[in-house]
Amino acid sequence: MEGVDYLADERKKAEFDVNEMKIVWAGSRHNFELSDRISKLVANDPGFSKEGRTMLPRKELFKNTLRKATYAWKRIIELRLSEEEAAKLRHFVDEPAFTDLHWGMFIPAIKGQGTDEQQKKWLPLAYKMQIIGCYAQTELGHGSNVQGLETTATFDPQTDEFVIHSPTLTSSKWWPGGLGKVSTHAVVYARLITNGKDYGINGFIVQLRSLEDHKPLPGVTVGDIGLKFGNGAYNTMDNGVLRFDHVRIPRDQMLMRVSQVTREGKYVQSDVPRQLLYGTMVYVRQTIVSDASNALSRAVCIATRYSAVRRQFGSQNGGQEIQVIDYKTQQNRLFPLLASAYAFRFVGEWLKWLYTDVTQRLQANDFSTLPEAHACTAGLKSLTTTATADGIEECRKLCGGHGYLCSSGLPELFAVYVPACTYEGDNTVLLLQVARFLMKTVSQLGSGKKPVGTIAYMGRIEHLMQCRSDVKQAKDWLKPSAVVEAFEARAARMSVACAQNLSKFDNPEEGFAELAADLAEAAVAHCQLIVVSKFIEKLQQDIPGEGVKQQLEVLCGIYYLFLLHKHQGDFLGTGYITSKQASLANDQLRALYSQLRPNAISLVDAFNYTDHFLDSILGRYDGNVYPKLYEAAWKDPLNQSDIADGFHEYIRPLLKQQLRTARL
Ligand SMILES: CCC/C=C/C(=O)SCCNC(=O)CCNC(=O)[C@H](O)C(C)(C)COP(=O)([O-])OP(=O)([O-])OC[C@H]1O[C@@H](n2cnc3c(N)ncnc32)[C@H](O)[C@@H]1OP(=O)([O-])[O-]
Ligand SMILES: Cc1cc2nc3c(=O)[nH]c(=O)nc-3n(C[C@H](O)[C@H](O)[C@H](O)COP(=O)(O)OP(=O)(O)OC[C@H]3O[C@@H](n4cnc5c(N)ncnc54)[C@H](O)[C@@H]3O)c2cc1C
Repeated sequence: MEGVDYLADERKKAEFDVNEMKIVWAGSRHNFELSDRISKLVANDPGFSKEGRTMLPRKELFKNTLRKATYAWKRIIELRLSEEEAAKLRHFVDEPAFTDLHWGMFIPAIKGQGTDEQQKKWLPLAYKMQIIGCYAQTELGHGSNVQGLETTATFDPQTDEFVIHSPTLTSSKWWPGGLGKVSTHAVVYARLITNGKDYGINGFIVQLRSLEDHKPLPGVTVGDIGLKFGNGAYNTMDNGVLRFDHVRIPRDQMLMRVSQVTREGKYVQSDVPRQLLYGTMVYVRQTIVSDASNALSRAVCIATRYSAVRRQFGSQNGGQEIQVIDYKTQQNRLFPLLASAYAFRFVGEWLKWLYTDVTQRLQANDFSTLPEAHACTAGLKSLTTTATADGIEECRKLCGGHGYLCSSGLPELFAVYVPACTYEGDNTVLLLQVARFLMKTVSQLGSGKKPVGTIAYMGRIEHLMQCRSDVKQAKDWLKPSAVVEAFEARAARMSVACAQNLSKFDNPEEGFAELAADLAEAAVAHCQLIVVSKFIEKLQQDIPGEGVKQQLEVLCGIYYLFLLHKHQGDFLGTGYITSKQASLANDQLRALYSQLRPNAISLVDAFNYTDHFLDSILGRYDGNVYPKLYEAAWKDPLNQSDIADGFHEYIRPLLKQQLRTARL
């Protein structure tokens, strides 16, 4: 029945002010109002319909994405949307497109690595989309190892140009989004060679296609790399392949903020660190952490609503069966994911602050916080994307069989999301970067250099190496100080153990390679400590709204106690807690599940997702799942006729043959 809210009883159970929680989730009243307005604008515009998207063949799918992206741009201009509003609109259109890379990487690369003059020349064109750009770094042969890239940019002093060339098959650019079929320009990363010397990787702005007829320019070979994982999903994106055959660009198209080449061909390194060449990746990794909370909250919203609608077993005296959300096993799988969505939201907010802070410092030539910013963005990108990808798949399983239908929204969400574990840095490679930072910090302890920021706890290493948990009863695990110390002691002890093992090797690099798995685990422990600490810090702020803070405390408790339970081996093995204390943590976790249960639906309502954005029958706001699933099945192209195409060629002869055999 239309208009009935099947989840109304669940909503009545809420013990907190959902509207106030919506503001906490959005980050501010301004953000809430912005998201609310733009998401409804997109949902109510038929031009942004998602109908039938997963059924389209690649060519049509891609053309449809081009149509939507162009229509979005038209609406942005017509409605005179600000940059912030336009970004929200693209977010709620919810379809990976070339525009993601144009706005998300091409423009930030020019902003971060171009001189003022270069920015003045290129940014206005890019802002008006008079040129469309992508970020061409990865090659067929190398992605993680950026220093191993092979494309060359050789300076020709006679003509004052760089010659961009792909010397081998493996030097072909491979993967850049927006490159395959759309981009007119790219920021290309290539080895800078001048006066016969190789100065390593630098960025260059290279035009790829004609602005008139869109044909590849002479010397440029470019195309799409082919179909990717899942139906629809990331196939709306034209990830591309690109080869250069001695393509010439003017010298001033080398991005020259970090280093320059003079008219005479002299290489000049400015006083900014070379690592700023990697700045665009740091920026994007930071945005990926916030995106993780978007994707996970979406999956959790679907799984939570459906778990309240779905009933199995336990009917007594003809009464209703049990809602699957009431099974403790369902809660133990679902509620930590709900808590993680909130945890990633808050750590994402904090990381955005950290990134803004480091950017301001860099402008003032203060590079001191860059290593920490790199470690935090790399580590948290790795941690949150791994947990989110696994979490979306868990949500699919939490929805039983129906979760496997595309109409649940979960298969497509998963297929679009999983490459986040790989792009912007493979998650293991990034954890090893964090481990390097940790080992460096441990090796400097006692040198007089005081660890600060997220690594400040290492300054209390003597205490953290010998302290023991003083938890005596389950509710002691609700004390923030008890929890933070537990996570600090575990992280510090794992790092120190790695450092001690490393010191047994004559060659530190050999040691690092041999101990890489332990080092990655130490990095995870450090990153989990950051997420837990930032959640606890959030709770120390003034949070208005009846019951809102209490719900967040429950979520925070579930987040850290679930981690403590999952990684019990670390906490016990490093000797900080006893098995009795581990068991008390588990008792407290179960108690928190019971406290969360009546609020579960309202906690996912606080995400404020429209049905258009969720695009899931199982996650519908009104919970009207079964009639809509039934209705959707009949829309499948296979159901356009009672008799299947192919019946006469294949099924009928088979049946006839069986009839003949039966008669024999
Ligand atoms: C929407 C989807 C779009 C997707 C787009 C993409 O995927 S685009 C493609 C995305 N592609 C990828 O993400 C590729 C992933 N690969 C990489 O980012 C790099 O190759 C690497 C970091 C793994 C190694 O780097 P390396 O070979 O240069 O060697 P090294 O380890 O020896 O480090 C040397 C020093 O630099 C430091 N440092 C390093 N990075 C940063 C940084 N960002 N900032 C600041 N600092 C940084 C590091 O800590 C060390 O400091 P120390 O100890 O000397 O004080
Ligand atoms: C959907 C998608 C979009 C992308 N968009 C872009 C884009 O717009 N622009 C762009 O330039 N690139 C893009 N990329 C490329 C992406 O950044 C790389 O694929 C990524 O950095 C991983 O590098 P790789 O493919 O070389 O993996 P590899 O490094 O080859 O990884 C293979 C395996 O080796 C392991 N491994 C590698 N090195 C080490 C090590 N040192 N220690 C331990 N284990 C190691 C990894 O953990 C992994 O398990 C995109 C990729 C995808 C999937």
